Amino acid sequence: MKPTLVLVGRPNVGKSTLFNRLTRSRDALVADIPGLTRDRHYGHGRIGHRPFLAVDTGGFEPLVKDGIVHEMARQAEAAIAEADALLFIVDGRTGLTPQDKVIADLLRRSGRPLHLVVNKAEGMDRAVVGAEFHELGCGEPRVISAAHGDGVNELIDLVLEAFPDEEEQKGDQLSGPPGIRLAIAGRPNVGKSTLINTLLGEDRVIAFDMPGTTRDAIEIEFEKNGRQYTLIDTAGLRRKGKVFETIEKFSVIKTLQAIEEANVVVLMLDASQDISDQDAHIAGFIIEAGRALVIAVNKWDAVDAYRRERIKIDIERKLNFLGFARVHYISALHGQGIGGVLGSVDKAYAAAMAKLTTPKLTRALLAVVEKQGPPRHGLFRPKLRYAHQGGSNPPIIVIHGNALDQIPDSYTRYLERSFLDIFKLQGTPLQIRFKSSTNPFDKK
Ligand SMILES: Nc1nc2c(ncn2[C@@H]2O[C@H](COP(=O)(O)OP(=O)(O)OP(=O)(O)O)[C@@H](O)[C@H]2O)c(=O)[nH]1
Ligand SMILES: Nc1nc2c(ncn2[C@@H]2O[C@H](COP(=O)(O)OP(=O)(O)OP(=O)(O)O)[C@@H](O)[C@H]2O)c(=O)[nH]1
Repeated sequence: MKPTLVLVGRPNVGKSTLFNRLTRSRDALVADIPGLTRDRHYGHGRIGHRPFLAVDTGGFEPLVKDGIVHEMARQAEAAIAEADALLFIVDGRTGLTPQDKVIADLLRRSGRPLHLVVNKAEGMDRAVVGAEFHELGCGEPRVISAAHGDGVNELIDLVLEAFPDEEEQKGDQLSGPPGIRLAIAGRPNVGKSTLINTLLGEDRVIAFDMPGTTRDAIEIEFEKNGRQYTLIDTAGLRRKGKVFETIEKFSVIKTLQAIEEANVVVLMLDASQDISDQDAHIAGFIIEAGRALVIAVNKWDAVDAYRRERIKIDIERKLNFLGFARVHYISALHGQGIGGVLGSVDKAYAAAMAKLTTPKLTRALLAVVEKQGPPRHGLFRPKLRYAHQGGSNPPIIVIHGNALDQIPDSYTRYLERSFLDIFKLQGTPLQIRFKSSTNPFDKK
């Protein structure tokens, strides 16, 4: 599982600056997807080979007892409880403040792994800046400049040392239960629990693993139509007699983690409500994670023809970047449309895991370029020579050639669409990566 790093600190210490720096590499991958709105508080990061999730808790003022600031503090506390590691940010220029001490107490009591980060220290002596913060009792102060990047990679390397790296994690997944790993994501009250109970009803459950620690995701294996699935929980399911119920409130972090762990995500929307920012943000996480996707518009039984038309238009308008996913209109309550959703889950999984050979990919590439070549850039026209598969879930297509760094995003999107179309991959996004060979004539 990707570790979740939660940034905490009083206002203005540089949390957003650090968050932006940590998540920028991933932003580049998805920045140009039209219509995608980002949640500025949750993001993907990667340092070297080590991926993680980053959470910015916003200005944390634990002493305020009501109003919006209090609500933010409450959300920050939820994030703290779910963190794999806490980065407690303080301001090296302002120095130690009474509020830092209050926050330090709270963080120490959480029992989560804690790292003290002294920010804004560019051009300053690390030992001198860090010295006064020892008093907080949060371990060795790590001195950085979020704005300039000084010490940031070292800090994250150190924080991530405690977690297994990607290769070990892959090994873990292979030894896990067989079948499609499925997550059901959606904002509160869309009907996730109802769908889960409909899916898991009638004793189809093979195994229900209670987690060993609070950090482990709950996984439920079940079987339907002779196929095996593993449901990855997003909100703390508990079995009560024959039905499952959620024991926790909606948790963005749990949702993110479940999306990461899944092969295919079912995004649930509520037909009786307009598409909200929260829907769009969850959709954004799914895209960022590169997961295969099926959309289930729930409560179809409860809405009239006018609403039905309206929600279709709303999806088209606000979630148009999910155009690759099949949409099903269902009633989780009455068990209608569920078979169709699972059928699309199977297809999306097959598409996400498709094996594409180099000759087939290269033939497809050349045909696509023949139909429409990349635009000329200055003296150069990028030359696309051959393609091979660089990964799956999502399929990654690596294209080799010359001057490929000059290819505009619009052309990359054209290539993506064309490959999805040619190989009939429905339900998965696809990533294109370019590898330019160095020109042997350059050195002469
Ligand atoms: N000199 C210096 N300034 C920084 C650094 N990091 C952030 N800042 C500045 O500090 C101010 C606050 O930064 P933010 O990232 O917005 O701080 P924050 O903790 O997210 O603030 P809230 O959103 O209010 O909680 C901005 O003016 C930043 O430019 C740094 O490494 N060095
Ligand atoms: N009419 C109708 N109501 C539904 C349907 N599915 C769920 N509901 C109702 O919607 C409400 C919320 O359903 P839940 O399954 O608890 O929603 P949830 O997404 O799990 O919500 P959280 O537990 O808050 O995350 C309940 O009152 C359900 O009875 C449906 O298909 N049709």
